[in-house]
Amino acid sequence: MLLLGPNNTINALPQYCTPLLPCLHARLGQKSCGAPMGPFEPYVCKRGYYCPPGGKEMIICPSRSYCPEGSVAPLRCSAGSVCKEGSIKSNTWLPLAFLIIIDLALIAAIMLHWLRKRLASSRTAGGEKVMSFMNRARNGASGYKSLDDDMIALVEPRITQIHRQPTGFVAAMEDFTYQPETLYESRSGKIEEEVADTEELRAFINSLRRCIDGSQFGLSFAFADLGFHPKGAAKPVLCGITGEIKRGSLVGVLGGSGAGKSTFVNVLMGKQINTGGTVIVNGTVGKVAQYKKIIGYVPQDDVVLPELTVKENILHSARIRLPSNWSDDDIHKHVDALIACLELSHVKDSLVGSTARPVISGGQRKRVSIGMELAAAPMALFLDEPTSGLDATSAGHIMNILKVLSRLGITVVTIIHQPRKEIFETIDDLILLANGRLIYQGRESDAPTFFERAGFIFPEHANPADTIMDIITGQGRPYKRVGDTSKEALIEHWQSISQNRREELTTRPGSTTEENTALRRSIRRRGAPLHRQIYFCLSRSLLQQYRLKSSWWFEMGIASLGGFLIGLALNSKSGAIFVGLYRDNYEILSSALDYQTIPIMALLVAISIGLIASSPSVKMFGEEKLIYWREAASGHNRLAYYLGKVISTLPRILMGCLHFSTFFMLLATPRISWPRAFAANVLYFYCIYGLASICSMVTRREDGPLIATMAGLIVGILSGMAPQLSQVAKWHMTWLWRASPGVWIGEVYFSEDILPLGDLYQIEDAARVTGMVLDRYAMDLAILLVIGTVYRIIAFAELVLVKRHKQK
Ligand SMILES: Nc1ncnc2c1ncn2[C@@H]1O[C@H](COP(=O)(O)OP(=O)(O)OP(=O)(O)O)[C@@H](O)[C@H]1O
Repeated sequence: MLLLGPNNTINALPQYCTPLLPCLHARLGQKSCGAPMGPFEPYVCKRGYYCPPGGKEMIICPSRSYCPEGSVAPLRCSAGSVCKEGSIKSNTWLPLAFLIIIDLALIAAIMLHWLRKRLASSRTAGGEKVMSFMNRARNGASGYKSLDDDMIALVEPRITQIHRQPTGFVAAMEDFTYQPETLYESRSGKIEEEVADTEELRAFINSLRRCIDGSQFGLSFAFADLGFHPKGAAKPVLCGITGEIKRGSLVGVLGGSGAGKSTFVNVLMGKQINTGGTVIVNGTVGKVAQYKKIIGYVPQDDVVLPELTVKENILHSARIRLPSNWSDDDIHKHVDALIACLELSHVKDSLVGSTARPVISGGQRKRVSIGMELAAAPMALFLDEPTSGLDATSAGHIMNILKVLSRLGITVVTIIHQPRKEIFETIDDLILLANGRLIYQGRESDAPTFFERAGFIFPEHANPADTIMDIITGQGRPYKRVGDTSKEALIEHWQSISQNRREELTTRPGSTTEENTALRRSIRRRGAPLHRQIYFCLSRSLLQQYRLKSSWWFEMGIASLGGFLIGLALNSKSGAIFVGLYRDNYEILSSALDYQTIPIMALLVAISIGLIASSPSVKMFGEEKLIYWREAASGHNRLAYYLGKVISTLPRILMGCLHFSTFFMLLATPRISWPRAFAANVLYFYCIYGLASICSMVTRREDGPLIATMAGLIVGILSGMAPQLSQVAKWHMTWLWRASPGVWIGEVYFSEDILPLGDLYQIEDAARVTGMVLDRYAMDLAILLVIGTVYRIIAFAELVLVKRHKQK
């Protein structure tokens, strides 16, 4: 019996006072003054005491245990809590101690890593780099050319002195001073170095030959009457394009702005599906997409991961896309050779940075973007303005590399804007477009003759590329005194001289069966298996998180603050968050009911987790959509990317939840046990991360955080607090609430908090009134897990489905 009447005896049974005002006042006041109404009125055992069965004694709660209201025996305080005599709740400090240890260990590990890196880099910067540079100079290199704006050109250097400085070494040479990483000075002129002859390029080419045998493979493209007319558009973007791209050629696509260059390239490489005509690859009409593993595409914007270093960006691409039989050691060597060839060795361990916060220069970032494709040893490479934004020397260097690659058998198609004469002359074939139609397709060297036959005169010392660009953009009047200089006239002129082209291209014999089989075998060998791809994507994502340490700590800080504030709000309740109707015919003694505090607590928990977790999740998934699309288009496994990302969020979820739950449980002291509350909170974090990832997929990047926060709030509000679930049932809308994770975490808190009070209160009545179901903790958790997983499946489906139209 939980109720005690000190003067009750066998002859004087408990009596209830008459329901008059003074009596009720006295009874309801008992909690504060502790006196029952009248000598025969029973009352509930007070907080801080326990009343053994029989209801005759009230004993103060001993230390290391606690006694909430109506206790029949003291409850043991959990390990790590401080419980003095007369305690009414158990404040568990153990998780806080655990949390502090983990955080300190993390900080120590980060600092240790930072120190080791710093030591290593100063050694490298101060020693090896200078030494390798000096060796190169000593070995009689006629000069040293760099493509960076801030670097030097050097003539016949002679080392005169080497100083050790706090920042590393300074090597003083006759006409050159080098300070590691930061300062390059030169007092000499520039020396030209034939790029194709460099050791680095030769090393890279040798490495590439393992993948590509130019004598056997390669891709040729032919296109006949190619058209692209987007749905709803008034006129086609491409129309009647007929021509060919030979295997191992370097092709330049030129045209004014809006001429259809990007669309043409996208259609050719299968990123956009042509609405008219045919694309023929290696003489066979078919889906270009089947060649995507051996087709590289360098987008106009540098889609690279800013948190990774130059080498890490390129290495990831190589690991995913190179043939699966390459060892990691070979891949490293291949990537190092490529990096050297792109003249990025001195920055290979520098972070790439973003355009907003650059670490390496724009030209270097462009070369990283190109390197990501070249690392995969493609058989055809498409580039959208690879030289825009680069200085003349860098642009020339890139074009030289492309030329050499094409000589290996790789087909290179590049969109180019206003090329310099030297760059223009490296191109083998030209495709000139205007208004989505073809003006010329053929040898670069024949282009001036074609225009001269059309009546244009090329000025003697002018760059022919500039003249051609003027003509095809309709600005050709200065080059033709009389006659029509419009784009339309040129299009017609081209059509008149290339009438038989279509038939010739479509009837040409395709590749032999052996060639096709060999090509298919080569494609099949490409790419790491799924489990390796998941591993690479996971490691990359964890590395990114490591590099963004401030975001991690910020998130942990917000989680702690959220738990602390809600805990503080509920702290005054001292764990007394539920009052029901007394059992065993003592209902009449019941005071005002409190069925609301627990649902409010659950609501606050759900809303806080929604606010804490949604923004970081959007950041994880939303900010990288461009890189995902770039990688998916090049044959990276989409599932591997997504699983890698999802798994990499788990440490974040666990640690965020640990910070939140520790402070919340310490201050709010609900009856639910710590591990059970933690498990429910973790799964709710998991759901919110999933929900936010859906939002980041369906919204624009800038709207993602706001929409995800709103979605987190909505599912939190649907926790069954207001309106209550019983009310919702009357509207026949229970399914909507039950579809939200909020209601399941609400049920966990409600059920787990009132079940221990089942001897004292009629908890079934509380469940009926609120609409919650008691005692199904395992099922509540299982459903939270299912909802979180369904959210992820939806997000993945969305990621795959929106791929095509957003790529553009
Ligand atoms: N899917 C589409 N729906 C509607 N219009 C489109 C679509 N794709 C391209 N266009 C339109 O077709 C024209 C050619 O676009 P495209 O991007 O191919 O030109 P471009 O020559 O690459 O231009 P720029 O050099 O400025 O990048 C543009 O006017 C563009 O708005």
